Amino acid sequence: MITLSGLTKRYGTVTAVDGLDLTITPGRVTGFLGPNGAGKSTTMRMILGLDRPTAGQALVNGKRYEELRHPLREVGALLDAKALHPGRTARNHLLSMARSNGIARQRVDEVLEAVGLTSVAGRRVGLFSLGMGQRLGIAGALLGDPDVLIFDEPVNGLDPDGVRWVRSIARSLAEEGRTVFLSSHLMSEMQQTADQVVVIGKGKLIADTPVLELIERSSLGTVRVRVPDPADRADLVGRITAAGFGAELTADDAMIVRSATPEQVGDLAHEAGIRLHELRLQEPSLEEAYMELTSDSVEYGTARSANVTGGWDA
Ligand SMILES: Nc1ncnc2c1ncn2[C@@H]1O[C@H](COP(=O)(O)OP(=O)(O)OP(=O)(O)O)[C@@H](O)[C@H]1O
Repeated sequence: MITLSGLTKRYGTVTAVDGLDLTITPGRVTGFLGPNGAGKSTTMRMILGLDRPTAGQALVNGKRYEELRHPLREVGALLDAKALHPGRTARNHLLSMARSNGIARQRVDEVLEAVGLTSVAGRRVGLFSLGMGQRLGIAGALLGDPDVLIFDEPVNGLDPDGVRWVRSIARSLAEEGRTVFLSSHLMSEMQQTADQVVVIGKGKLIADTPVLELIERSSLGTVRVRVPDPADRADLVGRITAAGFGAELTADDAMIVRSATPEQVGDLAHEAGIRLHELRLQEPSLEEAYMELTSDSVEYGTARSANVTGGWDA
């Protein structure tokens, strides 16, 4: 369990993390999302005792990181997979971590096996590919068999196989009852991996909600309607527009209706005796729901997002 209360970090005049109150619970994967510069890495660094909060606190299993007797046995982290001693072999890298935390040698071989690096354990990590480096970073996080795992951008730069591997390991760690907290910019990946998402913007909490709820709550859902008869189609568009909804024709014989429910569209069609071949609610993706949620919080946006959201303060 990770508990943040009033967690705040200021760098001079920049408030990187601004009064975060949050509990990250065991048994599920919690995704950590937010635009660039939102404060995700700073939050993770404070949980891991690498940055000192300006105010508030971050606790792992009820204790500050500095108070943990054997930190690696309570919390494992993957922060920067490239921050490795290039001249060391993978096995020696893990052995030195194990030694400093009173962890048995045999565990090193177990985690090498778990991440699929046994055959290259004697190779220098300076020669490792990005994917191998990420696997080694995850092996280091697993070394102390901790209850809490923190992965900052674990799939960054990985190929689809590597991404799938990280997903399956995150899911199985959560299924074992561990707390898994991971950040990623890959929304489609997050949608498949996380149960819960925490969204921050400009250091502040924007949402802490189950992934499915975030998607369902979004106002971006659309209704797809297929009308076989062209005259009926034009008629229905008129009726939908008159009722105050937005309708857009697609390349096939369908239309996409915004801000209406399938029931409302079905009733409008029924009143006019219009035959439908399809009437379906299309949920937005996590990415669309996320973009809607954070449109006011992006530090560096594009002109397009400025138009869509009606302006943001950069
Ligand atoms: N050591 C530092 N000194 C000064 N400012 C910092 C420092 N570390 C982070 N910041 C600032 O704090 C804010 C939050 O940065 P942080 O790296 O935590 O964001 P992030 O959400 O992890 O971003 P990204 O998604 O781009 O990795 C940014 O405005 C950043 O410039």
